[in-house]
Amino acid sequence: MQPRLSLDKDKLKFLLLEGIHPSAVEALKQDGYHQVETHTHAPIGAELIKAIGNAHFVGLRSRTRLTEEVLSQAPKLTAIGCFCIGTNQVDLRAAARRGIPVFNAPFSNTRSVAELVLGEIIMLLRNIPEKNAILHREGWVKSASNSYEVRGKTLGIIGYGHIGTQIGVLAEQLGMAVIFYDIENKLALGNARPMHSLVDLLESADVISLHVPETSATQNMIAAPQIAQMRRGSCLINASRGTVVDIQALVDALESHHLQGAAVDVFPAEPKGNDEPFKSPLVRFDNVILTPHIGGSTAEAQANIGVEVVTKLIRYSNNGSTTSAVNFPEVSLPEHSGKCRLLHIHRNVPGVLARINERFSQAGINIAAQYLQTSVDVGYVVIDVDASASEIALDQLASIEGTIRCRILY
Ligand SMILES: NC(=O)C1=CN([C@@H]2O[C@H](COP(=O)(O)OP(=O)(O)OC[C@H]3O[C@@H](n4cnc5c(N)ncnc54)[C@H](O)[C@@H]3O)[C@@H](O)[C@H]2O)C=CC1
Ligand SMILES: O=C(O)CCC(=O)C(=O)O
Repeated sequence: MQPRLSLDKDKLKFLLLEGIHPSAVEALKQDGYHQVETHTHAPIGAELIKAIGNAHFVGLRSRTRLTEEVLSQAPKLTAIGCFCIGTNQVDLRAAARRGIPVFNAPFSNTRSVAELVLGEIIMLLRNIPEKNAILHREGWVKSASNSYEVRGKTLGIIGYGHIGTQIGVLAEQLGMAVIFYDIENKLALGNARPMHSLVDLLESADVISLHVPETSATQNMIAAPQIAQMRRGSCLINASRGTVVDIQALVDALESHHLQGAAVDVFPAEPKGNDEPFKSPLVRFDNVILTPHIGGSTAEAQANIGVEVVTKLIRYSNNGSTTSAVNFPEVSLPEHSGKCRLLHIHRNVPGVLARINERFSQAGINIAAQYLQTSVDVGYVVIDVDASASEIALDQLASIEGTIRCRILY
């Protein structure tokens, strides 16, 4: 019999949701994983529970909510792949406590978002959305009013991470002055200038673009008081998360013409698939660019994300590596040819490693290699042993107090 490198691949089910790019399925098949179920939409409720109930790996984008309740009904779930940047749709801590690492694609769609925002800055400052809408209704208003060059204007970026910095660099190429606000101390690229407070940024920019993650601190971070601090006639762009902007406050500011326009790609409530209607009080404003959460939806980004995230899931499945997991101790492991690899995930309490080593020593199991990493809630130990000792070793591991789960790679 050939030595097996991983659990029987034919028994492992991958569930890929929300129209993940076919490059993901292709990469899985090339590695010998053929049990792949795909859906184009984001299932909810009973449909989600049914689909995830017998899945070993699940892939999703920004819409599917993996709450503690959903995770509790996914007993076989081994790892989660977010085929996007944001991971707010998954209860990361609940996943970690169940021994489930979560992976994402931290920068495969960064450039796509940055390019969209750059285009929107030009469109908004030229008042193109409104002009475009008038022509679609067979009107004709040839006028330079409310139409400005971007050169010399100030772009304010809130959240100066991967996307924010890319946009800053690109905007400077157009002659814009760039200022930014971030809760972390960040290296300013080009001539960008950090602002000491959000208020400083709000008061100083002609266009403000949001690039923060969804957290409790960013919930409604742009509401009526913040919009009031923005310059009259300025524009707001949100391609981060729908919860970051208070939509009613934005509506009020557009109605009062305090803002010249806005571009919104993300919404507090989004349709779960392309066959569901989109409802928002913003639809009646000609001066608002509305896009269906496609900041990262380019052919290039999606194809790259498909391969990137699946590669992380495959590596975890085949070899136990958790490099770049967002909720889990990170371990980058060498191959284990000639040995049998055991993965032990436990509650991060004192003494687990000592107990493992004691048990192995008493059972006469020789440890060929051992790796340990911990995070707040979870400890992750990887142990390579001779194949002949693997079943005994697995039994020993499984009975250790604090064990969340253990797995064997052949
Ligand atoms: N519309 C779309 O299709 C896409 C949306 N996104 C969203 O964009 C967000 C940002 O993406 P990246 O730039 O890659 O993330 P990142 O993690 O590289 O940057 C986020 C930045 O925001 C800062 N930040 C966090 N909380 C803050 C706060 N309260 N105030 C000010 N700054 C704060 C962080 O320190 C960090 O520098 C993602 O979390 C995701 O939600 C990402 C990709 C596509
Ligand atoms: O492409 C998607 O489905 C979501 C993109 C996004 O919001 C992200 O990458 O965080």
